[in-house]
Amino acid sequence: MVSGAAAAEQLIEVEGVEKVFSVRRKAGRLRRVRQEVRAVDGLSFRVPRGEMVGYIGPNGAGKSTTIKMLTGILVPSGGRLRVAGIDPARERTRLARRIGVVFGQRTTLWWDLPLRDSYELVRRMYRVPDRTYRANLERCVELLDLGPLLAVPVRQLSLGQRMRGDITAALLHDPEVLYLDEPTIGLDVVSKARVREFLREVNAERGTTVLLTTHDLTDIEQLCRRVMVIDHGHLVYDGGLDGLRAAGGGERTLVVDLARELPPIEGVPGARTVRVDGPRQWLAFPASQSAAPLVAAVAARYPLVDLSVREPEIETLIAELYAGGGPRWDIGRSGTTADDAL
Ligand SMILES: Nc1ncnc2c1ncn2[C@@H]1O[C@H](COP(=O)(O)OP(=O)(O)OP(=O)(O)O)[C@@H](O)[C@H]1O
Repeated sequence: MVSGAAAAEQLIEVEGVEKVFSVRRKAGRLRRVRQEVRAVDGLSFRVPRGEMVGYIGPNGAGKSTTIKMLTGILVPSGGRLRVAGIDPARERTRLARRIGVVFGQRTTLWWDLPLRDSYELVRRMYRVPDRTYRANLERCVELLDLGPLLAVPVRQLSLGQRMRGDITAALLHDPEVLYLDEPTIGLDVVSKARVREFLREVNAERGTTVLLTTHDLTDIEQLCRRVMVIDHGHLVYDGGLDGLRAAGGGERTLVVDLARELPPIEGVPGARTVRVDGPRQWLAFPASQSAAPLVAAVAARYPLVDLSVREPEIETLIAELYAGGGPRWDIGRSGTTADDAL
């Protein structure tokens, strides 16, 4: 991760971006009416060079539409977009040399060709200098254990192998920005771990800026210091995972081991006992509150042997958020930066 002065350079800039689709919907037996779908609605965020950001949201929230606008495939209906200083819709080809894209659900490789030949085509398409190509391919082959697969046609690869192949193809031309759309979808635990480890390495070694869309929150927890949550086309959260926990109003749990079995602990201000199992008891308290006074209150009146504090599950918070957890989630449409929230 790049820090200090370099971090100030904003590689992705999205300001008040909108995307409206015009669709024809059935209205009655024969009649069709035109309707507007606001897929992205006043979206604003910035991503500094070298950052790895999670971009999550429920189905239909506008994630893919955002990525398509950032690659230049779709033209925004309003607002301003810049990636590495380039307007994607105006200079799509020039931008293509600076970005890499991986879609978990489909491959960009040639189905009938061995991986090696696909890479050769990528090299020619992007006119990658020989030395860069060889160095990048070697590094990816080593880190992703692709050596034995280079001669295998893409159609014969497993999903995990194909994904490793796709990620390599996206990195051969040294992109500054990598968009990953569900890179671990359908992968087994070992393949997921390998892909995540690889992405961490790439981000650390090359300072590649990564925008990661996923439904697997473990990807986010293991890779991203910052997460942006989009719903109905605009950001409802932008910040660190810790901030998400606090903003979610979720509860933390104080788990205490007492010297012996006792009735549920009572009279601890701000906490309530939610479970008792033998000498162990669980007390829920607001995530925004410090655990220290609770511990002191329990220790003063009960024979305390051990304790731990559990953070709310990120899945629970996100589910709450997607279900329309209320206005406390809404940070407005300008978004905060990761540094504000961390
Ligand atoms: N080409 C299109 N024409 C009309 N409507 C579209 C088009 N593409 C997307 N939409 C609509 O825009 C909204 C946002 O879709 P988008 O694919 O960006 O969501 P998403 O967050 O990527 O969802 P998912 O997690 O399911 O992939 C949805 O209501 C979708 O139906």
